[in-house]
Amino acid sequence: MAAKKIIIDTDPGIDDTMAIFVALRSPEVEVIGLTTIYGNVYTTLATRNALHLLEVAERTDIPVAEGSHVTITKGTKLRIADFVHGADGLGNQNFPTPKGKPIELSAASFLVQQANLYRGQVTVVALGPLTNIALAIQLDPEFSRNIGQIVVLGGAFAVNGNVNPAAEANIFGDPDAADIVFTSGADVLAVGINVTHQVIMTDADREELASSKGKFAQYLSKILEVYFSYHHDAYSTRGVYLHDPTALLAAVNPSLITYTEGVVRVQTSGITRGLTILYNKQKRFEEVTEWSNKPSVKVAVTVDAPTVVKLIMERLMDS
Ligand SMILES: O=c1[nH]cnc2c1ncn2[C@@H]1O[C@H](CO)[C@@H](O)[C@H]1O
Repeated sequence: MAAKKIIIDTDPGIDDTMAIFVALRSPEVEVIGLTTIYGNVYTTLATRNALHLLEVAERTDIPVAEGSHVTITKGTKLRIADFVHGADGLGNQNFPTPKGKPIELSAASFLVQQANLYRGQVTVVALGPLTNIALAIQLDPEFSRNIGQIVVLGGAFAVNGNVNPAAEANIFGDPDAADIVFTSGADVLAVGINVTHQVIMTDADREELASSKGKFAQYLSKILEVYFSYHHDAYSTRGVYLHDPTALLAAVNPSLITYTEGVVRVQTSGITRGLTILYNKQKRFEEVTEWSNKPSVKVAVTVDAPTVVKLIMERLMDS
């Protein structure tokens, strides 16, 4: 079977780095581009890091399209999670400036172009706030039909968020964009932290990475220091959550997760800004609600965590 074409929309980011490297070692998929967004770092740095990571991987044939610097409502007060990933987004390692440049097209235009070129065949794996995807939907009314699937790492379905008790970081980053994507009619699969918090890399796993000869394993075992110490402080755990690579593997191999279907709306204001609420369709409400007559999406419910961790480890060490 031909490899599935994927575009990774990313804000690298330590777990983004893992996801990108795992994708490059997954024969089931062909990475046809990276698009960048703010989140873990500002967009300019996300672009620089994306170019740098492709140079590390010796895959500078893959285009990088720079994404939005502001939210879908033109908001410039962004929440940047440098306290999770380090000031450079990559564990404060002082990496050299990449030689490469992003392509001329914006992320949204690139997404529209590729969805058009390969109708129904492109999967977008969205690892940051959903601004670029919402912009693509606004740019081209056909985008939600042309795109194959949008796998969203985001949301906290019936669990606490990681920004505050209501909101998960990627949805909180641009709740208006997230609501546009969830109600767009595209084939959307949301992998929330209710699922990714089950997928943990332990200290022992990290030591295994460090002792492996794999290029990606070596690179990661260094940058993971900051990510581990953040988790230790914030969650009092000795492991880290593998958010981004889990979402990536859900796109690579859907049988690693189970999901339910329903309508997802996003709270865009107030103290619960960024909250994702799934209507599971078990009750027919008397009144018309904000969930009525909206298209359904898929929301991941369970994950085969041991297999996901095993695949991530194998693919990072085999490099
Ligand atoms: O505590 C946190 N605050 C903000 N962002 C976080 C935190 N933990 C992880 N991430 C980042 O946000 C996504 C998952 O929500 C992941 O991409 C992760 O890198």
